[in-house]
Amino acid sequence: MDPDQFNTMPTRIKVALAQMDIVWGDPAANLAQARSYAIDAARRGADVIVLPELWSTGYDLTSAVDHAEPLTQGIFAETARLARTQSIAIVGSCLARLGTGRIGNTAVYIDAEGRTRAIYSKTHLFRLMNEHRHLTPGSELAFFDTGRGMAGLAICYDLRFPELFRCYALAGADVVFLSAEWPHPRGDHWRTLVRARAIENQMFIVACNRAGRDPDHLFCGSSCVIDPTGAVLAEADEHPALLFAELDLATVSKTRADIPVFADRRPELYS
Ligand SMILES: NC(=O)CCC(=O)C(=O)O
Repeated sequence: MDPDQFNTMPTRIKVALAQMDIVWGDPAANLAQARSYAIDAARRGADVIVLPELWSTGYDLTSAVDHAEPLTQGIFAETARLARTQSIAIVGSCLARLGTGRIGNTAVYIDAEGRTRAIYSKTHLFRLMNEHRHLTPGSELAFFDTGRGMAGLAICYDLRFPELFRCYALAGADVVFLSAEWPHPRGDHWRTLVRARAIENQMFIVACNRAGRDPDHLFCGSSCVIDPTGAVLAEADEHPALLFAELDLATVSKTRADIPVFADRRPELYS
């Protein structure tokens, strides 16, 4: 693919990452936290705020049936209201009632007018945290126009599946927003894989993990923003934090022109 095809309207996006310490099984408390992070992020000029995976409940999956809500109601409607009132796009995953007994770990990207632009249910369920017992995997990817650049959505364990990120890159994504609850002792995997996905696909990865602990895990934080060359634009430690970075989307086409990975692919050999 011609690298110039990737980005016809280079622009900038200011992102905020809310590395929350999620309160186990308490959507009201977590919504209050998310609200205060979003108000702060909007006040400081962010265009979009990224929240962690399952930010409203944590991994309280034995109560998934009680927590899950339809995509137009409950926590999703509250998030849309927050986006609209603060004029900031919001992305992050919650438990979603997808119909006929199906519950998804579902990320939504809601724009600054409160409209849902993209929906992505985690496609690779993580057995080590029992997702396969309670959730239904998604069956489609989410590639969409943020209004500033093209984006894809991914969730946590998806990081271990380079094919997903390559699909987004081939579709023309400038950035992938990834929400996570990634625990110790695999912090090195997290940092390495986020950077690898950015370098190999020459795109931005905006990766928001959680802080704190739940009954079974201590989370490693280290939310970060990586640019298409692999440069770390922002990185948190393990503590709760609101992190900022500005993405200059022109870096995507420049990086792809400098090292023409996409022109040099040999897809006829890969299947
Ligand atoms: N919530 C998750 O998907 C965790 C993934 C994880 O910890 C991993 O090592 O992969």
